[in-house]
Amino acid sequence: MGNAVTLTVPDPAAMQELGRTLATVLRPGDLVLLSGELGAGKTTLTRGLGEGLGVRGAVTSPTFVIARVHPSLVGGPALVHVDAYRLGGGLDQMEDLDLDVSLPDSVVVVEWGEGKVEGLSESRLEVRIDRTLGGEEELSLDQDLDPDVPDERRVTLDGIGPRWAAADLGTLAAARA
Ligand SMILES: Nc1ncnc2c1ncn2[C@@H]1O[C@H](COP(=O)(O)OP(=O)(O)OP(=O)(O)O)[C@@H](O)[C@H]1O
Ligand SMILES: [Mg+2]
Repeated sequence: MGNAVTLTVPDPAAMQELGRTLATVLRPGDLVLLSGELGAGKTTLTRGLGEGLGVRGAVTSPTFVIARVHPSLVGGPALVHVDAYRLGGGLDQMEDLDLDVSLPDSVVVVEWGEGKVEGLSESRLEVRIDRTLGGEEELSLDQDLDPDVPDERRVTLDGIGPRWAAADLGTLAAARA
């Protein structure tokens, strides 16, 4: 804590762009935990991360698999994209996934991983995505019915542990502007 920064993300393109920017600070062995309700934009952000890291394959919602490995096309870390939504047990099951990749050599991004995968690493970047509703009544019918109608998100980045102690996430957020 003490390291958290919050930014406003107006639309899906900006969310993807934030992912590309975040990718510039990620290193092999990093763990990124994404939280936020269904349709918050976790996968959209991860898509940008994948682009920024220069990995193979489009990042999509891993509906039928718990984890997908995207190898690097540029000699960097692979992206391991995990959807822990149906992962009941947590860490043990994660190890049971028997991914054909070395986690310390990869960037591991986990959706719905809170309380499940923190033990994978002593440090983690927590990314919390919230829909910003001024009040229930401000949610238009369009937005309510169509998830693709852009509406603002608030994204909080919080680096936990020694890896992020000296990281300046504020600068990162500013670089985006
Ligand atoms: N400001 C915004 N940022 C991100 N996504 C937005 C924004 N406004 C609207 N959207 C829409 O919200 C949806 C986000 O879907 P996405 O799959 O990224 O969410 P998710 O958090 O991964 O959901 P799930 O929990 O189901 O995996 C997309 O349809 C996207 O177009
Ligand atoms: Mg998702």
